[in-house]
Amino acid sequence: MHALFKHLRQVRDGGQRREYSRYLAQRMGPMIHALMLVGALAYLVAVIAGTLVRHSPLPLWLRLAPLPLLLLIAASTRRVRQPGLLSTLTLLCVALLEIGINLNGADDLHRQSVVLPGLLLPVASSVIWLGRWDFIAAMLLCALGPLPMLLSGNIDSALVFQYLVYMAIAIVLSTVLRAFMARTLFEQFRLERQLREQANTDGLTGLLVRNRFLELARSALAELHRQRQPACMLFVDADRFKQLNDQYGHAAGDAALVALAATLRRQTRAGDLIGRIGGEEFAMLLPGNSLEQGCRRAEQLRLSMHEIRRPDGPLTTSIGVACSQRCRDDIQTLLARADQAMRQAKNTGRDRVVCSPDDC
Ligand SMILES: Nc1nc2c(ncn2[C@@H]2O[C@H](COP(=O)(O)OP(=O)(O)OP(=O)(O)O)[C@@H](O)[C@H]2O)c(=O)[nH]1
Repeated sequence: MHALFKHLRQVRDGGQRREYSRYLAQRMGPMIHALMLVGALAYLVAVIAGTLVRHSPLPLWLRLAPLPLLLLIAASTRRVRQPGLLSTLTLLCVALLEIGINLNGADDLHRQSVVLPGLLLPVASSVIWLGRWDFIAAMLLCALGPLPMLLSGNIDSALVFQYLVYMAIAIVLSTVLRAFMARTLFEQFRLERQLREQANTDGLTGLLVRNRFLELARSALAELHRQRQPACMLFVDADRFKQLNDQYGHAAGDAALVALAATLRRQTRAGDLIGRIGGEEFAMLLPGNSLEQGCRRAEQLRLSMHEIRRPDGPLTTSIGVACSQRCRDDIQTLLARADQAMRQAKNTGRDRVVCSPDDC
């Protein structure tokens, strides 16, 4: 397969495909809107020019009939960014232009007028199709659309043959143009996604960075409050970390942080969020957990941290737990309460869990 078409195989996963479709709709929406307006205006000019140079058996109002619909569709695409709806409207626009080509070519006894507008459409619209199937449907519409006019009346078989050859060339050309456009956009989508992931993920541990964690936790907490569900925040801080760095070097400290993050990850359940809040500080949001459940999970977490071996002994952590059930705290307050509980754990000897009471 030619390199230009290879990207089509890379979007396999359904979630990524949907995300890519939404991205395409966002990016291409304004261009689709502009091209539709150009199409509608070009149609108006073609009808007026045709009226000036020859007599048509069809009344002008009938030949202009597709125009209001074309303008309506063009206007409605201005704000539409749902991929499915955008594709449907774009296909509808092409179908209307094909009807228009038939209405305006009906006066040409030799059906010559089909050649130019009929061949222009696939190439002009080649870059606006969001998906492969939209493109195939559009090309079929473009190829078959002018046939009723071509085949009605006196059929000039040489002209039909000529039309088919030119149309095949136009479709191949638009396939290459579309592949180039789709490949360029896919590369950009991939790069933007990669940059976003890098910006949201901590390079050492692979966990969410503070801002991203707080952003996701804030919306999760708001949703939990709406559903009257509890949530707990765990603030986890590695004990005597400076000592580890000072005695055994930063590499030993880094290794301990990576192991700590892996242990946190192993303890997560569906819906939990983990983030690296600071150097050796981590936070975990446990949706749906009461204070009692949150404290039990924090205790399990503290014990499983002992399995991580530092050069000077087991890794220990101080964990503060704060829950939002009665208090309905916002994310900053909940985190601050968990932090305060963690400080209390530090002050009372480290390697322990302190649960903040859920009273406001
Ligand atoms: N190796 C390594 N060390 C880090 C990283 N981020 C922060 N630190 C270190 O973590 C240490 C935190 O020290 P402190 O805040 O004094 O806390 P502590 O020594 O753990 O003492 P307590 O929290 O009171 O138990 C500092 O020495 C930081 O340099 C990192 O990414 N890698």
